[in-house]
Amino acid sequence: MIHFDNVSKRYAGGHEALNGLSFDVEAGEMVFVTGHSGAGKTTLLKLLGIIERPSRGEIVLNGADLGRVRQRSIPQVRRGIGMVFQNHRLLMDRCVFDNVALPLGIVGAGREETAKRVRAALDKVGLLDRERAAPATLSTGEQQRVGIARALVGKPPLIIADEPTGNLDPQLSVEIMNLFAEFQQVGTTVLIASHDLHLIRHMGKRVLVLDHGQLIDDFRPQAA
Ligand SMILES: Nc1ncnc2c1ncn2[C@@H]1O[C@H](COP(=O)(O)OP(=O)(O)OP(=O)(O)O)[C@@H](O)[C@H]1O
Repeated sequence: MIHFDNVSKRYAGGHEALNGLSFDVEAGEMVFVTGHSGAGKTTLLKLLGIIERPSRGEIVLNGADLGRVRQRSIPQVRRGIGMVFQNHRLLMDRCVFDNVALPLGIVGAGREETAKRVRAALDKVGLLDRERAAPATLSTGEQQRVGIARALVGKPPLIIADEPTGNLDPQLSVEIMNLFAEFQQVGTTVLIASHDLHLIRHMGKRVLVLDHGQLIDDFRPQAA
């Protein structure tokens, strides 16, 4: 599903954020990416979403060589990826339903189909009864779950999440991670950047450890 071959990323200004990164992720795996602040976790996810381009090396996603994807084909690649960010970037002047429906509007889904899929996504994150609420009236955790519903509404084969539990209390963090694990159980590939080692250990999934842009470990802890 994901193939990184000797990938490096040097930002303008000369900083090498990733250095010679090679790894593979199989379809249906759930993998954590961890490491110190500035280790390159976000950069790795941005390369997958073609938000940034690699300086060297090859990235293949679902058979597509991301280095060769033309600018105009980027939206098509992104449709296959559900992206979750820590600052969930919800539209505050639109209700929960509209926020989750956003990606479907882009692909031109009909009204009935949209309503069905939005409600299914909200149901998964336990927010079906809040569809008409304004995001500002929701708690941080609920807003985070709206962001997750929006990422999965298009049923993408891959979900990438950058610190999805940052700013959440430990119990809510576990709930959010369990939600991602449920997506994996139905076949979705999940890649999560997190520095919460305690939570990562608890989940018992594969872990990639970055240190100054290099992959220094790739292991699977025993679930706690
Ligand atoms: N747009 C950019 N231009 C220049 N340097 C950047 C840019 N984005 C990130 N960097 C640098 O690249 C390095 C890796 O950053 P990245 O955000 O990938 O790390 P991270 O592991 O996600 O860190 P954190 O846990 O703090 O979010 C950092 O040193 C950062 O300062």
